[in-house]
Amino acid sequence: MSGSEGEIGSMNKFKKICVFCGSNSGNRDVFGDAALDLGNELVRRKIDLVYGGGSVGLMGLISQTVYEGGCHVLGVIPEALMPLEISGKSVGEVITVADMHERKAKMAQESEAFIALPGGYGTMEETLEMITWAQLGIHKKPVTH
Ligand SMILES: C/C(=C\CNc1ncnc2c1ncn2[C@@H]1O[C@H](COP(=O)(O)O)[C@@H](O)[C@H]1O)CO
Repeated sequence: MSGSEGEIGSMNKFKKICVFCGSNSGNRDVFGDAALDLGNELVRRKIDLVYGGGSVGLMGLISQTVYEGGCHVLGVIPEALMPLEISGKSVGEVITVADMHERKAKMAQESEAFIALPGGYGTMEETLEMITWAQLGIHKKPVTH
């Protein structure tokens, strides 16, 4: 990936970070722990969260952590995915978009850097797209994990 520990270390310069992560919690506690740790770190540094808008899995964990810590949470979700990825109440501001492409474009536009947490194919796809957009010069924002 195009990120590094150095970029994480200088995370203070960012006000809004987009986090890509699983719509499931995975089968090991370490995945949930990573979402909680990053959520708490964003709160400690007063950094707002941009994410996929789901209330399930690691997406639900990190969004709740950041929201309850008092930072702004922006979720971006295609309307068709809402029944699948929102169960119960989601937190913060939720923007609905037409499709996956618009979702990624909006998440990219709204954030200053990208962090990938554990996840499945969706997380990999989103993260790789941000890396390839950086490679093509579409944005100049760091992508790390
Ligand atoms: C379906 C399309 C493109 C390719 N697929 C995806 N593109 C972007 N985001 C996706 C895709 N498939 C799933 N996602 C989302 O990733 C999040 C995490 O999913 P995971 O599999 O649990 O890691 C989740 O919000 C998915 O909606 C059409 O262009």
